[in-house]
Amino acid sequence: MNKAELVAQIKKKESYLCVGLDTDINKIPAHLRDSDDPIFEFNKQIIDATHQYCVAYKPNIAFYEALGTKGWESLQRTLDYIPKDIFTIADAKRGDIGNTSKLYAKAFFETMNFDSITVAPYMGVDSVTPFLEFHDKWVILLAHTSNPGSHDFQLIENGEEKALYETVIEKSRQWATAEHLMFVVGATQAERIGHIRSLAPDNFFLVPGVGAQGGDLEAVSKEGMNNECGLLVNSSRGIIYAGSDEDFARAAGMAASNLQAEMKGYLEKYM
Ligand SMILES: O=C(O)c1cc(=O)[nH]c(=O)n1[C@@H]1O[C@H](COP(=O)(O)O)[C@@H](O)[C@H]1O
Repeated sequence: MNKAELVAQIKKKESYLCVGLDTDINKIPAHLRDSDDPIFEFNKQIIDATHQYCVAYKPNIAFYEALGTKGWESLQRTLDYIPKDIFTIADAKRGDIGNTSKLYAKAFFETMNFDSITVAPYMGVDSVTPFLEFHDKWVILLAHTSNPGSHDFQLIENGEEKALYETVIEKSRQWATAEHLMFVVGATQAERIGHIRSLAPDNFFLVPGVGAQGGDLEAVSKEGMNNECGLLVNSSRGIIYAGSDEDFARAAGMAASNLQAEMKGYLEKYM
């Protein structure tokens, strides 16, 4: 999916919601555990209940690869089930020397056909560019993450008083246009998101950390939105575990619908 198509979906659905499919076998309702593929069964019902409210799905690969070959099969079935007009993110946080990154890119873009992948910038240009060589695919580069440890390295300043996350954004913007490059900016970093927007005016930001991690959706939307919206705001646990019994999918649908309604208001106010 290209940028114009993504923006069109955001406008059509009045939503910039990304539903995180962080499906934990130990957290899914008991009645699903005896089915052939409990992870897929759970995801299928979550997708059925939420697809009208979101523009992206982000399976976090850890939850699938932890289950071995069966987990990879559940992931592929999930990906195949996601409606084609919804943007897909492989949250894999990859990045390695060039020839290895090339095969990570092939795994997620060709073998699995995701639209995008999260990539760690630490190893530099040759670890990121192999992902950028795929037509109509996206790199979502970790810039300023949502977790407490984000302060350990990302805020370290170089000689020019630039924090590492600022250097990551400025440098990587020379490697690709905003048609292929997004940045991860944690919702818990709301006080810096306006500044980050000034560094990357036309790039989309993937913003995880609302819901379970306590990020403020209005602050993120107010400071981070550009005239194309420019945001995909992710919630995983807050949606998929909104309920825990046989009614789980309806509860997830309601949680997604509430976020979409809030987002509609912010699109009207801040875009
Ligand atoms: O790349 C990510 O998606 C990501 C980056 C980040 O800075 N913080 C962050 O929480 N994430 C992911 O976003 C999801 C957040 O999940 P919840 O806190 O349950 O909404 C998880 O899959 C995390 O791995």
